Amino acid sequence: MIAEGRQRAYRALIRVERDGAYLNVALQEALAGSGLDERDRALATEIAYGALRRQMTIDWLLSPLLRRPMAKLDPEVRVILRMSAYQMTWLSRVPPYAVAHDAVELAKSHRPQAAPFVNAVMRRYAERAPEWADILRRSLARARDVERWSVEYSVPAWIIERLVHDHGPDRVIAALAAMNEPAPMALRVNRLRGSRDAVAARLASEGVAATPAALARDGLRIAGQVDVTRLPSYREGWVTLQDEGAMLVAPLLRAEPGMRVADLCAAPGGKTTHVAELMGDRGEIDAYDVTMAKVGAIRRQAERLGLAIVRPKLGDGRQVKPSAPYDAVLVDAPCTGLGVMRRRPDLRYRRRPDDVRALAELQYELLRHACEIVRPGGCIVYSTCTLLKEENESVVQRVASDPSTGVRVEDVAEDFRAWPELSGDCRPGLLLWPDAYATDGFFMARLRRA
Ligand SMILES: C[S@@+](CC[C@H](N)C(=O)[O-])C[C@H]1O[C@@H](n2cnc3c(N)ncnc32)[C@H](O)[C@@H]1O
Repeated sequence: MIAEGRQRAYRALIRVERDGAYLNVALQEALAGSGLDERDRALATEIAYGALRRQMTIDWLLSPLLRRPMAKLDPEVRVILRMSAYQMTWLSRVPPYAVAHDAVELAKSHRPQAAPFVNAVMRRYAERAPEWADILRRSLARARDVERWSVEYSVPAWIIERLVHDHGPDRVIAALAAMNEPAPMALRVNRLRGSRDAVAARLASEGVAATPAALARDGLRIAGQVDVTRLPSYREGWVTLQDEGAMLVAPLLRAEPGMRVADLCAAPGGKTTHVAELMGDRGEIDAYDVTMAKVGAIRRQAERLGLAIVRPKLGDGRQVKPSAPYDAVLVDAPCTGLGVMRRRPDLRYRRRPDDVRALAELQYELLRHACEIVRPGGCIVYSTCTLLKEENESVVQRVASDPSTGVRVEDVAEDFRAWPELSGDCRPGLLLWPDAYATDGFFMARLRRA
């Protein structure tokens, strides 16, 4: 019998490989109603995320054992080989014979004619698995740096080239290494329900150990992987699942009770609801997004958290025409997502170089429009979860250097003064590196209208 965790990981990965599904959605579907215990859920999650994070490295290690290029194999066979190679190389607690056995059984179920081939490849791979790092080092000794890093960190070369151009190799390599590790879980406390200590105590009574987060005032860290959505404290709106880096964005807006606020890119509502909590649920927040389904997601989050001031709206953030100017506007812009590779390991393979310019243009238009709908003296926060200057500093500078926008960039170093390592990196906004505090990578800047 195939271990249940591996079956579910296969189901998610084949949806990504064959149908272009997003991993987070595919895995959620594969695990839904499965009745798996926490251990099997954790195994399925680790295999599915790990195999995608290391995909380019795995393909490179497997290639000498194949007579045809990986791309020419059936998708079912590709997925089985990759997930099995991942376990043999990176999950040392799983015995290789158990992995090989399940690989063959999976092949028998999904591509029976390929079972002998899968068996032969995985048995040969098992011999190489413990030495993968040496094999890689020896074989790539003469390769260009970018080519070597691309195989080692499993990131397309064009992305590494762009990042190294912007930030230099040392900074980027540290970030790439961190983003190939599993992402820690963090929860945001809904202060309207209770203090951080009170919420941690409630979580403890539900069997979940939570400790205060390093950076975010409202954050809690959780050890291991927990299906939080099953907890009463989640269902009753005491906590929200959110990366700790993302929790730093809403406080930058300095929204106060009674203010009129707009969030121009709001779905699924993580930051909108945080702003509403910080405003004590007093005032109004217009929360825009571009598809009806996504607007529904904002509504569900606000309802779960018991927030009355959030008004989810369908609309293009570049064209919003409010009846009166806003006191504050948040632009949490769509981006290449290169700072969240840990949580979205499939993104790096989907992105194309042209995406960067197209997104930078959209980001510019959104931020420019935000300047038009904020009142004089009002503030705008611009944030992304990418590490590329073209989508971050350049967008902010392009808007701020145009006198017709009437905005200037504010120094946010003061907002981060408790963490000297961060406040040195705050011009014209904070770039939060994923390796610094084990958060996702984020950029955030504040502008103010004269
Ligand atoms: C980074 S996500 C926002 C995440 C959200 N702020 C949160 O914290 O949960 C960017 C969002 O922008 C939306 N979007 C893309 N183009 C848009 C546009 N022209 N106007 C408004 N929203 C847009 C996407 O649908 C996506 O939901």
